[in-house]
Amino acid sequence: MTGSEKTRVEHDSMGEVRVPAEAKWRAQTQRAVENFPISGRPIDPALIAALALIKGASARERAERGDLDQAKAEAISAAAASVADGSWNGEFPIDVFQTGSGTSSNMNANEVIATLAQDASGEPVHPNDDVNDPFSSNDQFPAAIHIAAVQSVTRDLIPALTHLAKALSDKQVGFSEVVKSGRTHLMDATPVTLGQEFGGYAAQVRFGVDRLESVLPRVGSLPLGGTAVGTGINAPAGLAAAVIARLADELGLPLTEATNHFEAQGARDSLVELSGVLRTLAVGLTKIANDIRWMGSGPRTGLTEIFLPDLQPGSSIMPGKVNPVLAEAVCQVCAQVVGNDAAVAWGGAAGNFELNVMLPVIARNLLESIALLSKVSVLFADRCVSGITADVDRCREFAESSPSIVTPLNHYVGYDEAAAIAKQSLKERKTIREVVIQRGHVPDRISEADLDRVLDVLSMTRPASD
Ligand SMILES: O=C(O)C[C@H](O)C(=O)O
Repeated sequence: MTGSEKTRVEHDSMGEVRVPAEAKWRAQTQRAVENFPISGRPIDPALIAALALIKGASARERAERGDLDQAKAEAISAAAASVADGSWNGEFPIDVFQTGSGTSSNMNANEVIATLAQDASGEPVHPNDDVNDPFSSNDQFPAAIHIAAVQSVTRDLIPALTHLAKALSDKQVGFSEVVKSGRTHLMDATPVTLGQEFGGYAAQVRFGVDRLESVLPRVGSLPLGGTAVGTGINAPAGLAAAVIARLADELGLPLTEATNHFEAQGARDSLVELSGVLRTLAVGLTKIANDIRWMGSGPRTGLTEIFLPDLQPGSSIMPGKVNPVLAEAVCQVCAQVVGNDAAVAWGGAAGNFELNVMLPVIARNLLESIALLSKVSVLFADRCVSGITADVDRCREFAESSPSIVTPLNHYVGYDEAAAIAKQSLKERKTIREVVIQRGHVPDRISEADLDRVLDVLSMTRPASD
């Protein structure tokens, strides 16, 4: 706060605190703002929303059970809804790097919701007694991370990846007859079709969706109800399950109560698992983006098997140069996701006894990875993959000039003689066909018709249909 800023006095269990006069937050938020001016970056809005959703559903459920005054519950529920819709994100100033349980941000939510409810109802609303009770940061904050993660995976990431897989599959179909040289170890190998390559990429992305779907039930299993240490102290039986059922119903998400609350608070293994799936996706997308930019390299000295859409001038100094910028953006997102995963794994290992105390940093990295992968997958599909065209003639030329097309002749002349044919064709710049005839294998070892049949590069991509 600047010296000239208008303030008001708030209290907590440690005493008086001056907070900005207009702030909706109260004493504990202000202490945290002053204690943790570290990154300048607040917690993710999706996490703020999830915290508010828990508090709104809890107020409604407690009112129904007669544990909270109906009018107060309505005011808290309305306040929580307006926080959840993002209207008050500016009232959440606490840095990500704060108390490891997220207590500061949990109290921030309690305080802002209490103030909004109090302003609306004209009745006092207490952040702990009315908004937080009977839960703890230790069950609400991790539950909020899980809800935000399930929500962003189902609403954003899975549709984005499905869209990318479809764009890749469309190319699989469109390029099904485009024969080219395969490459292994970066060296010429037997032919493949460009469609087969894109089909492989589409399958990688679809497996990523399968992996996400298989981890979702564990991520949707919430620690809410464990309260302070997993025993559920202070919480009436069945309250957490009812609150979770409301959330699942209202949000249309697969949310359940944890079957073991000690695991659910002492460990964050399912978030580590989800982050591992994101890392797997990042590794896969890097391979795809790299293959695509290699195939598009050129225009004169590269592979130039495909053309990527021209998106923007590539160079500030080299006129006319156009670069594979979107593939580069994909690779950079993937580098960030792999880095974030390392932080999540390190954070996940920090479960001491009854609580993991690296919750805010786990949330920050996990939610960022989900958001980045969601956005870049759609951009990659729409601005790069869907506009790719092939240089069909050049692809075929590469396929026909690869010395590895000698491979089907193993059956007719043996491996050693086939190797000699391949080497001679390279040395003398002749086709494999020419060398086979020159070395006298036609018609003794193979008829001319069979030679033409086995050296057909497109049929080499479909050996099973021979
Ligand atoms: O904030 C809470 O509810 C509990 C806190 O994280 C603690 O365990 O000390």
